[in-house]
Amino acid sequence: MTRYVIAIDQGTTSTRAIVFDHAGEIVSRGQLEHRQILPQAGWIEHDPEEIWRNTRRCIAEALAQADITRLDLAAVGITNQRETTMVWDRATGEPVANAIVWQDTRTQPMVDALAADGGVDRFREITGLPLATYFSATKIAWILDNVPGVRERAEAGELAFGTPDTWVVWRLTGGPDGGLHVTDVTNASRTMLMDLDTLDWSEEMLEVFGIPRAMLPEIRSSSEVYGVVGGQSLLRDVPIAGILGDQHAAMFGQVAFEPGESKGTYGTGTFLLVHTGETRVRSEHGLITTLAYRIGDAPAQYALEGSIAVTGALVQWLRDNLGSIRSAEEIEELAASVPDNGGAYFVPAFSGLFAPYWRPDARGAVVGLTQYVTKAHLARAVLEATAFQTKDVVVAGEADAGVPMRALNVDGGMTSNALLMQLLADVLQVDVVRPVVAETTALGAAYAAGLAVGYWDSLDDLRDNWREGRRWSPAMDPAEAARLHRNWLKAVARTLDWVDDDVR
Ligand SMILES: Nc1ncnc2c1ncn2[C@@H]1O[C@H](COP(=O)(O)OP(=O)(O)O)[C@@H](O)[C@H]1O
Ligand SMILES: O=P(O)(O)OC[C@H](O)CO
Repeated sequence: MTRYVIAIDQGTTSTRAIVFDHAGEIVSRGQLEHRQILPQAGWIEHDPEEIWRNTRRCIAEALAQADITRLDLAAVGITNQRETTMVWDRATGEPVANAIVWQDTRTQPMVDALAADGGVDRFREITGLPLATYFSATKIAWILDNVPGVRERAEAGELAFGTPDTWVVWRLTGGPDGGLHVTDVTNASRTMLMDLDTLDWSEEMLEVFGIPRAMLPEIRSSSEVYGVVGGQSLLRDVPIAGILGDQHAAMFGQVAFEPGESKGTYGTGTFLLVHTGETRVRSEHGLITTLAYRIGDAPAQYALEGSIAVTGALVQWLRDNLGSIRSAEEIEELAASVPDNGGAYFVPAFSGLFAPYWRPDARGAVVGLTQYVTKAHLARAVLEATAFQTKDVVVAGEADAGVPMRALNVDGGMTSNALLMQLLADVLQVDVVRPVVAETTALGAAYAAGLAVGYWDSLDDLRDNWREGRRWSPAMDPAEAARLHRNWLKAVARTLDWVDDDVR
């Protein structure tokens, strides 16, 4: 009797393997951080081999903790940091370069050159995305242009491209010995190479970026049996049956299956998604059109997304670069030691600003400093930055939808910070609701995999598993919330137009 489903969540800061039971509850987990490689300002890399090693160790840890084997598992689901770009040799399995991470801005000159000829929205109709360094296309092109000999090998079909889902699945299914080279529609929708209507690679986009089709994976649905784990893996013969980009997986785990349902995931960055059903809605206010999920042959479901690059990463920065706190958790106590931000606002435009601004020329700024401001005020400003950035995206989404948001379902590492959740409810002036299982990303991947093998019967089955854990209601006077947000917008304005020919 197979009693569980395992999900692998390959995230920006860490990799997790989590075993879930039929009620959607966590049975056991393994988790390991990997190195953030920062060769120069604006460059962020990961080592694909380290990620694969960590994946195997997390699987071993999760199985050992639960005292189970592969025979207890009905399926494995994969979810991942999106857009992060890896290219490897199909014959040897060796990466030709480190992974270029989604936050990396080295391809800005390429983006500028393309935008000069038609603007940043010139490919929105096909891909749903603005031209930005964020997506995979320019990262692949950079590797093809800058790593010696790689373009010829890619054209000859010797190299494979993948986001981390593709890399992990290829490795799990045998790597050089017949590994499956696949991705799902949600991950493919973040490459800037997929046509949102046909759900296939767009010839036009491949030509624009000069990318050989031979290196691309096959695009499949988010929930189907792709194959089984091979080789010597501890998961040998377990079907791989779900793949979703992490933000789409979080939406699936929050059981946001109906148009209008939404979620916000608070990790390294923050990503709000609202389900738009079978309709692909074009945002007029800076949101991205993306896939929500596709289950087998059923019609694809779409979503609008507000992507914020830096939220939890700013807490890490305070810890690692300034040393103001020793752990991410410590920020709560420090920020709670003062009643307000003391007039300071922190705009973490470390890699420009993503939604709804899409301003690569912005750089981070702390404004409103006086002699009165302490590190506690700054800690509070760091947390408030997450709330204000969310507000900006919510304002854009409300303008697109024409209706106000009623509540926000949240998940992710930052949601363990109760002060932040209260600030969020105050700034947004709506209830903020966290489910019992806050590991919604892994849960969503487990759900997609379990559905495909009949471990769960239907979406209704999954809905029944969702349980409210904690709710925060607005406690701040709406006029005060509006005043703080107005000041935030002034702070944002001061970060723009920073990068120019003198400042890179
Ligand atoms: N108590 C906390 N308060 C504020 N931020 C936190 C807290 N705990 C974790 N974080 C932040 O959350 C992020 C980790 O969340 P997680 O969901 O694991 O991220 P990811 O999936 O992006 O790797 C880190 O950036 C960390 O700084
Ligand atoms: O790994 P996370 O949770 O930071 O998510 C990263 C996003 O998928 C980037 O688009």
